[in-house]
Amino acid sequence: MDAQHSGHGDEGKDLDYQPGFGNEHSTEAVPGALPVGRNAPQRAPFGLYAEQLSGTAFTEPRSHNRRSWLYRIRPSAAHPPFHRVPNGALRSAPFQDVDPDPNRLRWGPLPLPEEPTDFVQGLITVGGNGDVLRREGIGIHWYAANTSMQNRVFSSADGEFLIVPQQGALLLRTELGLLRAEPGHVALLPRGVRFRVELPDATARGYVCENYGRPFQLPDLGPIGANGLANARDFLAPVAAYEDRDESIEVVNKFGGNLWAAEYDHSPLDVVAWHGTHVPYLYDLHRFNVLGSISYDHPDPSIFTVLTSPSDTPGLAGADFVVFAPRWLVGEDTFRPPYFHRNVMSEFMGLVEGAYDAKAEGFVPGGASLHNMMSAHGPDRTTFDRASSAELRPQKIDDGLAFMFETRWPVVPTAHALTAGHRQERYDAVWEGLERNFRP
Ligand SMILES: O=C(O)Cc1cc(O)ccc1O
Ligand SMILES: [Fe+2]
Repeated sequence: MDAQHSGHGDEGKDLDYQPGFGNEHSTEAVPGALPVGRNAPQRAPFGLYAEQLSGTAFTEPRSHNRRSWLYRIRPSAAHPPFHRVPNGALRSAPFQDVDPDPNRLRWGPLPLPEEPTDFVQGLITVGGNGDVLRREGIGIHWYAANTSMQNRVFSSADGEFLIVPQQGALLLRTELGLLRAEPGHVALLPRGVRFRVELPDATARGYVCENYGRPFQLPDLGPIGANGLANARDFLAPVAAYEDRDESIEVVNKFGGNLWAAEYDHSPLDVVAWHGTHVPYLYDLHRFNVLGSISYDHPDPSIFTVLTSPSDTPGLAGADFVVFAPRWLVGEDTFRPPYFHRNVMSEFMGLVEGAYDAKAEGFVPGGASLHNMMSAHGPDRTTFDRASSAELRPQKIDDGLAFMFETRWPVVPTAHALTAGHRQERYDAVWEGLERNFRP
């Protein structure tokens, strides 16, 4: 695979980035390729084509508006028809395979493929909610891959891809440049942006939240103040990098819940310069500024929100991305792990590494759990017993990185997820044997 024209190594270990979530970024791989003072000069520099990519309606408020101007070797419009190709195990909302399921579900790690499988072929949908054609809701996917995408590029018109690598790095060659996402990072690929996933390591596994709704943004901080949680400057956008390749490339487009493909005679990753706000980001979850209680009680996990996709109802997210990162617990006279609860929001959780403080065993790296709307859950029996009698010294939780996709509507699983061999059939047992301790 040719390196893109950007002057860095092929595995992307020392890539250049531009910092700042929501910035009006601008970048050119060839000096002078970005028009100055206007978006669409009569002739763009060097014979490039100017093209706007809009991720929000033209008229959305300036604070939410997302669009980028791309200066490319060929306009995206120059392509042959798309035709349907098999969806593999990729599914989209509305999810109607099976009845919505109130049971608590948990899975061990997704097995790695034995046959050659690239990122797109390796996508397996767990479930989701909403309606892809109304741009509401989410699809939750796992991926497991062992080969780079070859002469193949992907994009989703249905939603943005929030990718959470769990094993193996991903080199993401996007229209707007390169990102290298390692386990512990997340990558956010906006709706419609084309990308190719290459694997610097032998295998890659992780999770995807495909957000059909309003683009993820940083949460407001309210009384927290002007700083904290995920800081805007820690989000990294790529610098322009382009491929100048006149050869057959399959462009796969997820549209309306199905995969469509067209054979291009050139690489569509041919953007030489761009500016704008509809851009991919890389974020290192270890940079998250974890806040918590320094007096008593376990705060709700909304204080761990990295990114939120708002709905039309203030305070109600279509989807939140929440991280449980290393932190100190100091609460006095407090049951410190996550409490028992039932929640109107639905909670899908995954584990990048280590352990999670609500579960003594069974919730393992690469695995997942789904606690749907109003399903009772919380610490398992071992955790409850341990934390109820633990000595409450300051304690560092530093052996894990867990995350949650929390969403406003129940997550309806796919038949594939329910019948998967790595589903743990006896998950309910972790709450068995919680003693009756009532002694009035
Ligand atoms: O269920 C979970 O483990 C996620 C979670 C964590 C927490 O600290 C409080 C509530 C909650 O849903
Ligand atoms: Fe929960």
